[in-house]
Amino acid sequence: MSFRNSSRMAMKALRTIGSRRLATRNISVMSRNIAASTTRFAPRMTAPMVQTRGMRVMDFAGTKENVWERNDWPREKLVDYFKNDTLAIIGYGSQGHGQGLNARDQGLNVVVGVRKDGASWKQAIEDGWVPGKTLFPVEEAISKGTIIMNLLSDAAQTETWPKIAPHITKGKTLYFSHGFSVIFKDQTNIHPPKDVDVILVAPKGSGRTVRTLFKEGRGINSSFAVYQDVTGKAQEKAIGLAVAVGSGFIYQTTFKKEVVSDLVGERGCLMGGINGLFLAQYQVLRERGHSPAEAFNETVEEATQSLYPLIGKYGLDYMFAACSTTARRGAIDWTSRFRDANKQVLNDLYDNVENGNEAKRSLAYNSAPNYRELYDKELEEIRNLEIWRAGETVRSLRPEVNKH
Ligand SMILES: NC(=O)C1=CN([C@@H]2O[C@H](COP(=O)(O)OP(=O)(O)OC[C@H]3O[C@@H](n4cnc5c(N)ncnc54)[C@H](OP(=O)(O)O)[C@@H]3O)[C@@H](O)[C@H]2O)C=CC1
Ligand SMILES: CC(=O)[C@](C)(O)C(=O)O
Ligand SMILES: [Mg+2]
Ligand SMILES: [Mg+2]
Repeated sequence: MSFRNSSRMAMKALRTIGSRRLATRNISVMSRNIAASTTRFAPRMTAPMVQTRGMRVMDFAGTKENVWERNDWPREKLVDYFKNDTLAIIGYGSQGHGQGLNARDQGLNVVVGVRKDGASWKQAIEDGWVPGKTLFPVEEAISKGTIIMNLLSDAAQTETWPKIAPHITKGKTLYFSHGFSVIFKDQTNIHPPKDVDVILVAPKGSGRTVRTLFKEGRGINSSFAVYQDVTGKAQEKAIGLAVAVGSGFIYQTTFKKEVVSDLVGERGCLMGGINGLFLAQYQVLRERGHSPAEAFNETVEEATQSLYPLIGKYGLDYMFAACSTTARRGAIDWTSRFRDANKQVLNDLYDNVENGNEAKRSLAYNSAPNYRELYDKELEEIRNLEIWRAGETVRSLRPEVNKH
């Protein structure tokens, strides 16, 4: 039985059951069935079209794409492939820590480069990097590395490039986790030297998750891209590095496509868009007389704690199947209104990303000497909004928190 069929059958089963309790019980049976059928039929559902060494051509809903997987890079192969390399992680923030620790745990030679005695320097020491051995000021780390992994914030990459560039000498590899610096070079002034491989591995998630998923034996999905290949090995190196930093499956992109999709995604569904939708719904409920507890539960808590995890696990149709017939009818009916309204905003957003406006704004804001204070102030305003203050109370009432 395919997943779709089992899901449809489960929905049908649910429809015939009147009581909420029975329905709930049935959902857990459904979840087990789906899990079982997914496992049992996994090879057919995810059948590779072509199997070449280390690469699979997968059918993504009718479009064929190449993918690479961690399974093809057992640890011995990884260590052997990079045995003559030293990975120099430059910057030890969200991505620097996640990627650096994962590569170190897999047995690769890794050094970290950050400015001495800053917040990152201290954090690196706490994480076991040793000054003078595996932890150095930026330029020294670059001189020790063969693969220079620029994980400074995008604004800091622009600011530090004039000092960094002379150390990126022939034979080294320049690695980014974003297409930003290179694609918006008219603004960043980052012109990679012509005699080095330039590659990108972009984990599609926060650096914190890059680390936690790896520790759980799972993996973040990442994209990779090659901007400049002088050795003929740039692609293979990028894929190996993607595995080294903790990726599970890896898909191919270009620097341009990565940066555009990433900036759209984070401003849209992943962060900005969802923040806007949460706020809009919360405000309407409050303006129309609903209490904060009700407005927050119906907007954020139920989404993050109950419904969205179901989408993550088995897809949207599974989440719909787990909800009432009333909810399903309305949700399907209202989808097109939301889609159409949001498509206009998203097209506007895409234009502003593509024409460099968003990069310009981000560089100007994040290069200001007081950008951390400005950001803290904005975040404080968000934190103080009624919706998030109400959320704090709601979270404090979760039984696992409220143990007295
Ligand atoms: N955050 C994420 O999860 C993701 C990020 N990326 C990309 O990864 C890259 C790294 O981003 P992220 O991990 O968020 O970076 P962070 O903002 O978390 O880290 C910034 C690092 O840069 C250092 N830094 C900042 N300013 C300077 C400066 N002027 N001189 C020297 N060092 C400086 C900081 O050191 P100090 O403590 O000394 O200030 C810190 O180590 C970016 O290209 C980003 O777009 C890609 C996917 C997801
Ligand atoms: C986490 C991630 O991939 C983002 C949202 O694009 C980012 O932090 O830049
Ligand atoms: Mg991003
Ligand atoms: Mg991203």
